[in-house]
Amino acid sequence: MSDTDGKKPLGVGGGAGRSGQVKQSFSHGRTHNVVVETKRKRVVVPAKPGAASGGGRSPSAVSSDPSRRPAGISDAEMERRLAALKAAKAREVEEKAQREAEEKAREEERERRRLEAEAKEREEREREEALRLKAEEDQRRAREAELRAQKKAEVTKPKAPEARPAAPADRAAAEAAAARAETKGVTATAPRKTERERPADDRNNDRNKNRDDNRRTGKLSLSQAMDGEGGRQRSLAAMKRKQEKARQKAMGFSQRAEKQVRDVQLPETILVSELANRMAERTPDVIKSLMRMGLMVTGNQAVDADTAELVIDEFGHRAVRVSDSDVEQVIDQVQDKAEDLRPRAPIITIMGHVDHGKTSLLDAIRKANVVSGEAGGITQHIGAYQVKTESGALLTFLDTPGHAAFTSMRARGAHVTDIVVLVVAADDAVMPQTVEAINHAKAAKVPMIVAINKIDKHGADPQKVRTDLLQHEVVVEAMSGEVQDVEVSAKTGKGLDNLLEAIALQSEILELRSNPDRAALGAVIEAKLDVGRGPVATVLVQNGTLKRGDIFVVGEQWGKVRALINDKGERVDEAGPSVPVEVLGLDGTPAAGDVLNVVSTEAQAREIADYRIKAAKDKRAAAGAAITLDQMLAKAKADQNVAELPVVVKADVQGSAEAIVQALEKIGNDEVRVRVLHYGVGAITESDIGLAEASQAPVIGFNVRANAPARNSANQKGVEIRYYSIIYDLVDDIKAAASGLLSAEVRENFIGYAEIREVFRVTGVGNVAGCLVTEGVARRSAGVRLLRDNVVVHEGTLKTLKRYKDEVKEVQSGQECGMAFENYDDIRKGDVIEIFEREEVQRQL
Ligand SMILES: Nc1nc2c(ncn2[C@@H]2O[C@H](COP(=O)(O)OP(=O)(O)OP(=O)(O)O)[C@@H](O)[C@H]2O)c(=O)[nH]1
Repeated sequence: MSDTDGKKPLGVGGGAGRSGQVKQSFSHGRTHNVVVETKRKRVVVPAKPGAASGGGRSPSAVSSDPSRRPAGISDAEMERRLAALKAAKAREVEEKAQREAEEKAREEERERRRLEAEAKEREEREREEALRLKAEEDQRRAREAELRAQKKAEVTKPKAPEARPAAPADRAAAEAAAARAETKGVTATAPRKTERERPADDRNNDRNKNRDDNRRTGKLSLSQAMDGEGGRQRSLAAMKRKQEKARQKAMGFSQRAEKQVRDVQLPETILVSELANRMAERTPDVIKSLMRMGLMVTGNQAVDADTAELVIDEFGHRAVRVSDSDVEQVIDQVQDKAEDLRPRAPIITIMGHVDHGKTSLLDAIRKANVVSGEAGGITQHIGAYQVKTESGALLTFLDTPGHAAFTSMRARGAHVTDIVVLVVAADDAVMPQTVEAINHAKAAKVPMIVAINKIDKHGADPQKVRTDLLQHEVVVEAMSGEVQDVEVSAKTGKGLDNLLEAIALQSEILELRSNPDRAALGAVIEAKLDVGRGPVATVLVQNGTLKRGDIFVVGEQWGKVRALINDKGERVDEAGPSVPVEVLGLDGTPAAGDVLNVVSTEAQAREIADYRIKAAKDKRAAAGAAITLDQMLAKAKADQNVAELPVVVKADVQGSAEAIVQALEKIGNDEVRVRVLHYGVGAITESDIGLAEASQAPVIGFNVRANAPARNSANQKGVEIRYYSIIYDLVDDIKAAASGLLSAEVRENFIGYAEIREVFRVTGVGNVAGCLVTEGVARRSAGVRLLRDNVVVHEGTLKTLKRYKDEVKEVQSGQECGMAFENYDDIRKGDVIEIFEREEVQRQL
C-alpha cells in the first residue's frame, strides 16, 4: 500500500471515481500517503463464484474492479468496508511498530545498564588505581623528604660552608656579581647550582612550571591530580577519607572476627549447650561438629570430657580439665602409718556351683559359733557375720553366697573380699559355676581355699574334686600345690573347724592390717528400705572405726549415724575394721558396693552427695544419650530381629534384686531376651505399675508385695504382678515366658525314598512315575523332592499315589507304586523321590 512500493494507487482508473489522498502517520515520524477514490455511481454486477473471497486477491483489487465487486453491495457499503479494512491494516502496522519500538526501548535500556555497569566498574578500577598511585607517590615523597633532610644535614656541616644554600641576601650579591661579570664579557663565575644546591623555592617554581606544561598537554597525571586541581583535590580527599574509614572499619572488623582462643573449663561430663556456651560458639555448630564425629546429640545432652576436648580442639580453643570431684578431696585420703596399723579379721566370701552347699556351709559355720542360749539361737540376718575360731581368730563371712554378689561388688570398686572359699560337692565334680568362681577369684587376685563338701554322702569322692581342679589350674595342697583344701560336711559339721583354721592361717599369711584410729571407710554389702527404721545399710568397715554420730557420705547418699547394730542384733556404739554393722540414719538407700566415708561436716557430706548425684546423672545421660551412629544402626537392626520380654523387678534387698537381674539378663539368645526395665528395693508401687503398663511388662516381686494403690492400679491397667520367694522359680518362669516368644522351629523328617523305574504318560494326568519305595514309606500327604544325581530338581507335593489302580494313602518300603507330582511333569527314569514331613517344634531357652 505504500506509495513507494510501486503498486498502483487504489482506484478504478479512467476518472470513474473521484480520487483523494489519505495521509497515514506512524511512529518514528514515518508517514504514508494512500490514494483513495470515492465512487459516485453504483454499478450492479452479477456475482461470480469465488469473487467474494477475492480468490486470493487483495480487497483493494476487488474494489478497484467493479466487475469483481460482490453482488448487491453499494458503493457506500464498499467504501465502508474498504475503510474498515484500511483501518484494520493501519492498526496492524501501528501495533507492529509499537512492538518494535518497545523492543528497541528495552534493548536501549539493557545497553544503558550495561554501559552504566561498565562505567561503574571502570570508575572503581580507576579509583583503586588512583589510590594505589597516590600511596606510591606519598611514599616517594616521604623518601625524597628523608633524602633531602639527609643531604641538608650534610651540606649544613661546618666543613662545607660554601655548599650552604644561598640566603636571599647572598643570592642578591651573587646575582649582582654575575651581572657585573656579564657586563665584563666574562662567563658567569658563579658556580652552577646543582639540583640539591638550588633553593626550595626554585624547585617549587620548576615543578609548578612543569605542572603547567603538563596541563597544557591536556593530560592529567595522577600525581597532578593528587597535588591540586581544585574540585578534583576535594573529591580525592573525600575519597581518601572514605578509604581510610573503610580501612579502619575493615581493621575493626577483622579484630572482631579474629578468633579468640579461650580456656574452656572442662568437667568430666558436660552438656552440649554448656560446652558451646563456654567456648562462646553457637550450639548448632557444636552439634554439627559432634555429628561429624558420629555422635547424634542435642543441646541438652551431655558428652564426656574426651569427646568435648576434641570439639574444643576443633574450635581452636584450649581445654582445661577440671574435676567436680574436687569436692571429694575432703575425704581423708591419708596413707596410714605402719605403726598405726593393727591386724584385722579377714573377710570371706563363699562361692561355688549351685547346690554344692554354700548356704548350708554358711549356716553351719554360723550355727556352730552361736553361743548356746543366745536369743533364738540364730543371729539376725544382716548380710555378714563374724565368727571366732577355737584359736581365737575372728573371721568375717559375707552372707551373700554366689559369685553374682561378689562380681557386682567388685564392679562397683568395692574390694571387700580377702579370701574366697570355693565349695565343691564331693559327690559331684567341678561344674561350670565352680569354674566361674575360680576365674572370679583369680581375676580379683583373691586367695582361695577349697572346701570339699558333702563328704558325709555316700559316693563322695574328694580325690576326684582335687584332680578335676587341676584342669583349672587350681593345685590343692593334697596335690602338692599351694591352695589349701579342707574336707567338710555342712550337714554333719565335720571338718568345719579345720576350715576355719585354714582360713585363719590364710589370713595370717595375708597379714591383713588396718588403722582403727581414723575416720571410717567401709563398703555397703546390702541396703534396704526398712518400714519403721527407714533406709538401712549393712556396712562392712574396712578401715578406721565407725562411731555413732559420725557424719558420712555413702555413694549418692549421706547421713549421720543414728544407730549401729551388729550381726547379733545388738546396738553398738562403734564398729572397727572388718566388723559388719547395720547403719541407721541415711537419707536414702545406697547400693550394694557403695563406699562409705566419714567426713567432718554435714555440709561436706551434702556437697559430695550432691556432686555424685549430678555426676551419676550426667554419666547416665552421656551413656544413654550419646549413641554413636553405628550403635544406633546396630540397635535399630537388632531391635527388628530380637523379641524382648520386658520386666520390672522389685526385691526385698539390693543383693537379691541384683542377683535376679543378672540371672534374668542371662536368659535369652540372638532372637529373644529379657529386658529389665527397672529394678529396685522395696514394695511394688504405683510408679512401678505405670512403668510396667507403658511397656506391657509384668512386675516381679521377690519377697515383696504390692501396696494397695499399686494393686488397684495393676487391676485397672491389667498389669500382671508375680510374687516369688525362690530365685530359681522366678528365673524358670521368665525363661518359659521368653521361650514363648521364640518362633517355633520347623523341623523336617525324612520318611522315605522311592526310585523311579519307569515313566508313563497317562492322558488327563500327565507323566506318572512307576516307582519302587526303597526306604521308609511314601505318604500321599507328605512333601516330596525330586532328586536327579543327588541334586534337588523339584520340591512340591504329590498329585497322586497309586498302588495298582487304587489311590492309596501310603506305600511301604519294598512296594511298587505310581506317583505323579502336582504341577510338575519333568520326571525321568532313575530319578529319586525323597519324601518328608514337616513338624513345628516349640523351642526352649
Ligand atoms: N549330705 C549333705 N548334703 C548337703 C551338704 N551340704 C549341703 N547339702 C545339701 O545340698 C543341698 C544344697 O545346699 P545349699 O546349701 O542350698 O547349696 P547352695 O550351694 O547354697 O545352693 P544355691 O544357694 O542354690 O546356690 C541342700 O539340700 C543341702 O541340704 C552336706 O555336707 N552333706
